Amino acid sequence: MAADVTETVPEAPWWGWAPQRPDGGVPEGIRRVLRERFGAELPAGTPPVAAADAVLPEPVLSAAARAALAAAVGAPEPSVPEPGAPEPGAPEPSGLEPSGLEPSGLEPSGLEPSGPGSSVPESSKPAGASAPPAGAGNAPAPRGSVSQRHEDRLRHAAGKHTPDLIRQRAGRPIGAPDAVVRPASTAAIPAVLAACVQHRVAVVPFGGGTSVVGGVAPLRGAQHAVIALDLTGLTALRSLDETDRTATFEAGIRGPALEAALAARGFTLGHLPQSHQQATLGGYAATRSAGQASTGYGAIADLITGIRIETPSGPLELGGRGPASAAGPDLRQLVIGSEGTLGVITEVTVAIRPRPTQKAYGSWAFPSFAAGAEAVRALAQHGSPGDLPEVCRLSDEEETALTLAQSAGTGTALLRRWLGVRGIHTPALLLGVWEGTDARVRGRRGRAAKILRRHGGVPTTGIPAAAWDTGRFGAPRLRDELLTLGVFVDTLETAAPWSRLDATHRAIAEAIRGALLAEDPGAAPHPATSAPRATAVQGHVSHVYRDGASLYFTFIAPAEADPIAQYERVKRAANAAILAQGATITHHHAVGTEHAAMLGDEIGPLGVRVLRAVRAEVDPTGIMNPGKLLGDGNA
Ligand SMILES: Cc1cc2nc3c(=O)[nH]c(=O)nc-3n(C[C@H](O)[C@H](O)[C@H](O)COP(=O)(O)OP(=O)(O)OC[C@H]3O[C@@H](n4cnc5c(N)ncnc54)[C@H](O)[C@@H]3O)c2cc1C
Repeated sequence: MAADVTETVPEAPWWGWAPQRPDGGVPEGIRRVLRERFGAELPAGTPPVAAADAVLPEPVLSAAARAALAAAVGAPEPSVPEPGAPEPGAPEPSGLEPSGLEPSGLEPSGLEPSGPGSSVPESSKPAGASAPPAGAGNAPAPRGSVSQRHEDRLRHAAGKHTPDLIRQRAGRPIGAPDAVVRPASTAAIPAVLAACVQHRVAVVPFGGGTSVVGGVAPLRGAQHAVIALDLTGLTALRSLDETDRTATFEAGIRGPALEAALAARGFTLGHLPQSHQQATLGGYAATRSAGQASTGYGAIADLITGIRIETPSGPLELGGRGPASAAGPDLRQLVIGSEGTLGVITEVTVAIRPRPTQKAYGSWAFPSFAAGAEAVRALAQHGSPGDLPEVCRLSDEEETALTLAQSAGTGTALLRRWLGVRGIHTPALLLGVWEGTDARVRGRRGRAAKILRRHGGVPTTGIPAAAWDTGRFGAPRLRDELLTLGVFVDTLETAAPWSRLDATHRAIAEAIRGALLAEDPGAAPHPATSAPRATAVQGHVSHVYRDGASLYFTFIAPAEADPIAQYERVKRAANAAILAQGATITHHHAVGTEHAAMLGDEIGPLGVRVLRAVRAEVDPTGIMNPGKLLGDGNA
């Protein structure tokens, strides 16, 4: 059965994606593959430390700033216990020194903690390091609050990138916001920003916190303090117009609640990133996100018809006057992808479609990734409208091998034999999901099948695509469990034109593999795939365009003693390959701190200056999400 896109899930734990399962949660098929690859039983893992043992820097927020923020959100002041916070009447901090969040420790290139409270062992906790106050409890603070509770700050200390999780699980995040502010309504946001300008407090807009590029890192830049502005209380469906097929939501609504609100009226947005169960609409917009079905529905930039952003200089309300406009450049596109650096997105209007009631699945095997990519290109360029499936996913040889290896069933054995007879020994598998409201979806699949077969595709039934649809949101939880087992796993992504897609795919996979093996250069190749045994570097295409496609890589290896260094080694090598190939630094994960140093390579020095000039206009004092996108904090 297909995954239910309206299914709500528990809020992510501060150290991962989902609460741990008592059984460990790693299916036997995956354990077997890991054993085969890494040649040994997996070691017993390290579970996350208790929240109380996580060491955070002392919060720094003047009493005056706290009072102004409390007034802005209508909270009694102080709204929750505030361990270690400055006493009311304490002088305004005069510089950067008092905070535990020294910018030097928070640079993208050197993310190791450097401030007080950064070390793990209990014995080395600094005097006065914040700990949960007795009786404070773990329930999130209510809307309309300013919280300095230990667990609240811990929950807002990082996103969900593997290095974030490794640090969080060890109880040593790179920093923490000085307070978590939860507005009760969008109307409170201008006052929050005004208070932050007045008291020189940096603002990190915080949606689902699923950033994998450091987008919610609690950086202060040149401000005195930093708050996480938690927007997940702002969830209203403001309007739905069935004639125009648009809906306006507050920006903090998460994916499942948004789909449930639309489903109640017979519609869908169809924007389903793998992070859908935790991420918010505002986060999608701020990161220029793309969903798993973006080939059919379009990415979020294609789906947004109107957007409202509160900037420190005032509101901008963009779009919505007509289906298109020639009134100058489209400023919506400046806000989409602005990553919180221009202001807080408060409302988003999106194009909606009738909820699909019919699905058709199909899978085809190709002799190689390159052959499969050629077939998908033909479908995109020569097919009729609708031939391309909503979900179009082409796995490379390695990803296909690892997927098939997880199933020891007779079905898989038969499939291998069926493909072997047809000369396909290292298959690359293409999965397609066609969605719609009537039987035409099967006609679309039929037309696509003809094109794919003409390009060498061997049909392998709809079962693999249907199985993917069932488990499509499972991987983030699995990552938690693998980290606990001592397995390092992370992902990265890019996009390239068709003419360079295969070469880019090979160059990046080789770069990742080489970096992973740098500590183990003698590792023997895997007999089935010729990939080195001690790693798994798998890739796929999941977003298809007329002129090219995305490339997404997952890399897996036994965790080294210093997994952050392991990650940085791989990321450096992959980035160099991406730049050498002339591919984009990010297709949908965004820039954050992680890719900020590469932005100039992509848009040029003048492009960077243009973005800075825009930011200087809407945020002259530099409070909005310092260090992200442009990477320079406050220039
Ligand atoms: C397991 C996993 C799978 C993922 N899969 C995908 C995928 O398939 N496709 C994809 O595109 N991405 C994916 N991502 C990345 C991430 O989920 C997206 O970037 C998502 O859009 C972030 O939404 P969020 O609400 O969690 O934003 P957050 O992580 O809270 O914030 C992301 C950035 O946006 C800013 N921001 C958030 N809300 C606002 C707002 N209202 N106004 C202004 N700025 C704001 C933040 O300051 C930050 O810079 C994945 C992440 C994980 C961990």
